[in-house]
Amino acid sequence: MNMKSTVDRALAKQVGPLPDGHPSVRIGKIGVLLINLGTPDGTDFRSMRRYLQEFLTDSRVIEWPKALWYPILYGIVLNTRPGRVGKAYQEIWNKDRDESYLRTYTRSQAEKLAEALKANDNVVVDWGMRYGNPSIASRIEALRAEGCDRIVAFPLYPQFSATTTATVNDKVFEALSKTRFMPALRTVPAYHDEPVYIEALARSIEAHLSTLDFEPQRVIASYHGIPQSYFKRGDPYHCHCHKTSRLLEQRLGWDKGRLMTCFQSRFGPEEWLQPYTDKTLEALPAEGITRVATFNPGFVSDCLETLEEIAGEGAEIFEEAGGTHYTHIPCLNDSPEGMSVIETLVRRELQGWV
Ligand SMILES: C=CC1=C(C)c2cc3[nH]c(cc4nc(cc5[nH]c(cc1n2)c(C)c5CCC(=O)O)C(CCC(=O)O)=C4C)c(C)c3C=C
Ligand SMILES: [Fe+2]
Ligand SMILES: [Fe+2]
Repeated sequence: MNMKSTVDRALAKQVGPLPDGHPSVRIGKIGVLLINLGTPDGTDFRSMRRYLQEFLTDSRVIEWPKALWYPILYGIVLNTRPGRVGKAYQEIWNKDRDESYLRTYTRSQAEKLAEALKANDNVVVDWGMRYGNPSIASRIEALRAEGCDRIVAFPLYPQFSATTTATVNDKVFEALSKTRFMPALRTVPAYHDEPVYIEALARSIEAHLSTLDFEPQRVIASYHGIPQSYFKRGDPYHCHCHKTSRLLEQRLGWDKGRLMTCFQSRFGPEEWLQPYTDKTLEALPAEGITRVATFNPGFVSDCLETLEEIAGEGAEIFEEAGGTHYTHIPCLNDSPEGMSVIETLVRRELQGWV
């Protein structure tokens, strides 16, 4: 059955046959939009600059007054950072698809979710990015064009932060503000303490550790940081991260202290959430901790910050400081455990709609 006939039939059921000259109205479908942070279209200077400009002019991400920030951004950051970070992206680029793994995994998550939900033939699954492509606005427009009059928007961040979840939702609302026939909207809340998420993390950690020929003395849960000042002004991110770690430690049944919570990816001169992952990795060998595992519970998919910074640089820092054994546990990505989290949360938000 083609999509158009489904939509037209749904419409005919509601309003009867359309009179001549009536504009086409498409209704009767439900859209599910998975949204991650974003990624540059390429690793060249121009692509990197475009991406970083969109990212770093987001006032949810950089809260400094524009009069102070923009001269620094346009005078220094956007002239120097694109080249340097572009080289880092090259190291972790998915050469088979000529794109970053964040984009590869997000697409795959949407495809697998669509397969899991295929019994509901009025549900359309799509994916988009907060920065870069495919943009949230373009995907909302596509869902409307397919006849979606209800949309579930899913910011792919387990822990809430204004710098991530809120800015994704802002963009969704902004895109809807431009539609005349506005769909009903549900946004999937942060899920830092959802049993299905804790269970998925625990299983992926246990599976990875069981493949090792050494036993890590410490396992570091490394979350992306935010500036300390955002936390002090009420961003719940810090508490969400610590709750995830606490529930995970309980589920794993580990002694207190084996699982450590740290924060990575500082940007700019401000103090960020601590302890810092890099400083921790540097300090541990002097305390007799020479075997560690790291993982990134706050990242739904592997990306620059997990592959280059933690799997790559993290190992170098630790080994240079005297560490002997280092392993990085991949993100949940599109694994069966990762998909069980996404599917469970989406099915919950779809209740009453399907
Ligand atoms: C002040 C700046 C930043 C804040 C606050 C911030 C919060 C934050 N970010 C993520 C997730 C990701 N960030 C990624 C890359 C990235 N982050 C920043 C800056 C801030 N992030 C920059 C400038 C960049 C780009 C790379 C760089 O220039 O260093 C990514 C990776 C994207 C990819 O394509 O691989 C992710 C994912 C979270 C979860 C978060 C707050 C909770
Ligand atoms: Fe970031
Ligand atoms: Fe807290």
